[in-house]
Amino acid sequence: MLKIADQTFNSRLLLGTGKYPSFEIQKEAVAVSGTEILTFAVRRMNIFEDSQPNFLEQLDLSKYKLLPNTAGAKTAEEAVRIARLAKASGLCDMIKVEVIGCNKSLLPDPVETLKASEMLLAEGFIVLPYTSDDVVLAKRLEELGVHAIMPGASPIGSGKGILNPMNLKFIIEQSSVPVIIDAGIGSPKDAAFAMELGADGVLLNTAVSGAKDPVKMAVAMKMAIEAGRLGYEAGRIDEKNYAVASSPLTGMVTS
Ligand SMILES: CC(=O)[C@@H](O)[C@H](O)COP(=O)(O)O
Repeated sequence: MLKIADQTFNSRLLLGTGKYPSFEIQKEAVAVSGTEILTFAVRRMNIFEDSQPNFLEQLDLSKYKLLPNTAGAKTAEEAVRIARLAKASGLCDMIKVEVIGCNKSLLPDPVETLKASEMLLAEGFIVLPYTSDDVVLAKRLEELGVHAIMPGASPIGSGKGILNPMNLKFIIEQSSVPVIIDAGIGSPKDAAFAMELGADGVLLNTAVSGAKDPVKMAVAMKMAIEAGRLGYEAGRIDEKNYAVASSPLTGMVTS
């Protein structure tokens, strides 16, 4: 079970809700993925525009925990304003802090992320910050009291997979709160690898919404995350730099 704050989930897959070819495909992909947590940008809620379609209306919200994110924020203050808006809508108590510091790489601003997390914790939010794979920043966030750390595998939407497994492993090993690998996952192999490293979960969007067949990819991601977790729990063999015969060498017929 994945436990975030006082809430438990059977699925370790957190799914983003952007850029699906249609609401119908999104609905089906979400259903087959087995996810219980959906993330979305608060700015897409169309709270003030009744005439615009609201993707949330397309889903049976009783089945999912909503994890709004502060995408679009460039400062801690903006992130806090967006989070308050999400809370006021009555949809959630959790917030994914996303404060982008670079338009080209879409990497998070570490200083503003730390500041926003501190402010949101003080307001009673369940805070899940999206961070880079910086080991020290992850520690500082944990010390603040955040409820999960969400380091990126690689830049959002890049599909590059896990660029720095060593850093992610350090973050996972030092962390006493859940670590959810977020962003940059390109294929089921990346998701399985994240779980094999010991991550508590994976958050992904583009790999499913941008796949040729998003519904099939959603199933593949579900299976990959389950397989990766099982592999982690089973404990993989140590790698060796030489061959070791897999059959016993004693009692052979030939001399
Ligand atoms: C909005 C959000 O939370 C996602 O964009 C997330 O960061 C996933 O990134 P990928 O699209 O690379 O999976």
